[in-house]
Amino acid sequence: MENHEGYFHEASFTDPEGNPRTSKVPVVQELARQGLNHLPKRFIRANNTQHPSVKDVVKGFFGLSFEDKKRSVGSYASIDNMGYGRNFVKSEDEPLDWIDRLTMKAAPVGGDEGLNVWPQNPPNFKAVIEKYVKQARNVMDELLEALAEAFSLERNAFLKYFNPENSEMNVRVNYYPPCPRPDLTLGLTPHTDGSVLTLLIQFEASGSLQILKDKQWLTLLWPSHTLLVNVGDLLEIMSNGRLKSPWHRVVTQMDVERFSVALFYNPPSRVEIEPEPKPNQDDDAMEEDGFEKVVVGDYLQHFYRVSPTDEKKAIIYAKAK
Ligand SMILES: O=C(O)CCC(=O)C(=O)O
Ligand SMILES: [Fe+2]
Repeated sequence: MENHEGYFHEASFTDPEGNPRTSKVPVVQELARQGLNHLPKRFIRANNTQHPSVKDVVKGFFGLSFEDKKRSVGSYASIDNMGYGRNFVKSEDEPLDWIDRLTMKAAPVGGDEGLNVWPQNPPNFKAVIEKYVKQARNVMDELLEALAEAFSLERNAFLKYFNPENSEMNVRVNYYPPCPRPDLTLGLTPHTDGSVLTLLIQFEASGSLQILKDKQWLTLLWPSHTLLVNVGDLLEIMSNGRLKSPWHRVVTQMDVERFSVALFYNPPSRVEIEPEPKPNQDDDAMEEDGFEKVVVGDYLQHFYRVSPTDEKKAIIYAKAK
């Protein structure tokens, strides 16, 4: 097995004496501004040479025969689309997303009991992904603290809902094959992530992920082999709207194949999150109305039940009435 320790060893936002590093500021500011940002390479050594094996196992899985991949099909009775297969199907007369995908629960341990969706091949798939997940979790924990501080909240205002045993981490590996008619279909239907934070890496190509800004789709300048952090609905709720989960989608490209790995980080599903009090009236990042308490699992059930939606709507469930 390769040594993975290198991925994240620069991801700390504090120096060895525990003092904050000024360089976390652009990341946090950008997240606050548009809900999405890539972590600069100086934070995360996630370039090609240092984590070849996540890429290798992901490409190895999608390179299997259809029959082999189908062995990882989970139960569609599970609400959160675990296993190998489709994205949300909108309606019969709309094109399906141009994507091949596999979703697994990496945490809590045993959380996917009975689903058997982890692939047997490549043989080191699970071990490699689990190690990556463990390190990614440290990055997200630090980011949650840095974000809370950036909004002058208690340092643990967001992190307090997580715990090492029961927090949830869903892993989704995506393959977007080259598409002969990118004008006719999307790689991934527009959506917000239901998570608190999502951490993404991509392989082989960039330039496909877009966010909606001022009613226009903008292609995210996200260099391959850096990490991308996305704010999910649950963080919008717990921050009481200080942070916004962006509406995003993936477009297809001709003659280009692309792979990505998304980690969705959530508190245990029984935890109730309570939005932080609203800041002063003059904070223009705040909307008129705020959010109400919500149980994580209830929100996610609602999210999957109503998705896909044609605009950002699922979160209305947690809006103050
Ligand atoms: O593949 C990507 O770049 C984005 C994937 C994504 O948005 C998701 O899986 O929720
Ligand atoms: Fe997403």
